[in-house]
Amino acid sequence: MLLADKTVIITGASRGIGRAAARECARQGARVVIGHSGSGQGTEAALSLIEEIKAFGGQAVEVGGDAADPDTGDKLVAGALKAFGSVDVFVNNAGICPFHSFLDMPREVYLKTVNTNLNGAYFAVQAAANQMKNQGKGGAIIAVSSISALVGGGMQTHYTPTKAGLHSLMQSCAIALGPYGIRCNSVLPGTIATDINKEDLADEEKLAYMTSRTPLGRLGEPDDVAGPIVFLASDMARYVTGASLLVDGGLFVNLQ
Ligand SMILES: NC(=O)C1=CN([C@@H]2O[C@H](COP(=O)(O)OP(=O)(O)OC[C@H]3O[C@@H](n4cnc5c(N)ncnc54)[C@H](O)[C@@H]3O)[C@@H](O)[C@H]2O)C=CC1
Ligand SMILES: C[C@H](O)[C@@H]1OC(=O)[C@H](O)[C@@H]1O
Repeated sequence: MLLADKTVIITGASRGIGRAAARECARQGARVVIGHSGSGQGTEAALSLIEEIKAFGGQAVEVGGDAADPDTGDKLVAGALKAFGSVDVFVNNAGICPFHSFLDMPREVYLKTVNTNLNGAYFAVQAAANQMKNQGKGGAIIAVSSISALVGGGMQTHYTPTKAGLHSLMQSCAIALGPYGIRCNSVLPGTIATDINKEDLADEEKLAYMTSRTPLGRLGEPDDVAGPIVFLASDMARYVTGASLLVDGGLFVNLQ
């Protein structure tokens, strides 16, 4: 098992990519802290995931908290320490992408997106890193960034800078935290069918277009991203830091 004896915190783990990653980390032997929004729906989904994980003999607990709140990272670390006594891996996954045009972007949509996807993440990464430093045995931090860190989207002008920001945060943190043996990497998913783009991809033309642009011939599923996250979290990636791994079925390189 790739993550035996490791405690992994994953934000936004109640559904989508985060849920698949949490399940796979638990299958690989990790003790998992399921971060979720703290809403009724988030709590319910997190509890059902704990049941799923327990059913195959894994260990998991849940901690609710708004990803945009700079204190949520401390809450997640405290939850991990209370339940499992350590933090070895932190996966920053929670995010939103309310599609909207640029010229009339409401300030509150822009600010909510940046606070949820990037500002809260900064302080959560900082909280996890301080705990790993105090433990003195290194660790791994993974940001779920996006192909959108590298390319634009006309309806994503508020979103793509947050993904570029996370990608850049991991690069800088790789330098800042390397001396403590803490590795920092990002995964860059392409288009993965989840709730975040359900409405956008309900447009059949858009769905067909995105599928046709993907050399592997299909959109991604949350489980497609879970494996790369486990790899970066594991000691198999012990000399990998400051890297970013595209998980996009070849979408990025498909110019023509
Ligand atoms: N689905 C896709 O095509 C892609 C997704 N991503 C990124 O993957 C990450 C996960 O998204 P998906 O699983 O696709 O979507 P999703 O909508 O299924 O999951 C998002 C998760 O973030 C949580 N979340 C949202 N706002 C929150 C808040 N304020 N506080 C706490 N939790 C909050 C949600 O509860 C949910 O668990 C996001 O960061 C997204 O930007 C990146 C590239 C492509
Ligand atoms: C939500 C989008 O469908 C998805 O999110 C990303 O980060 C990719 O750019 C996709 O467009």
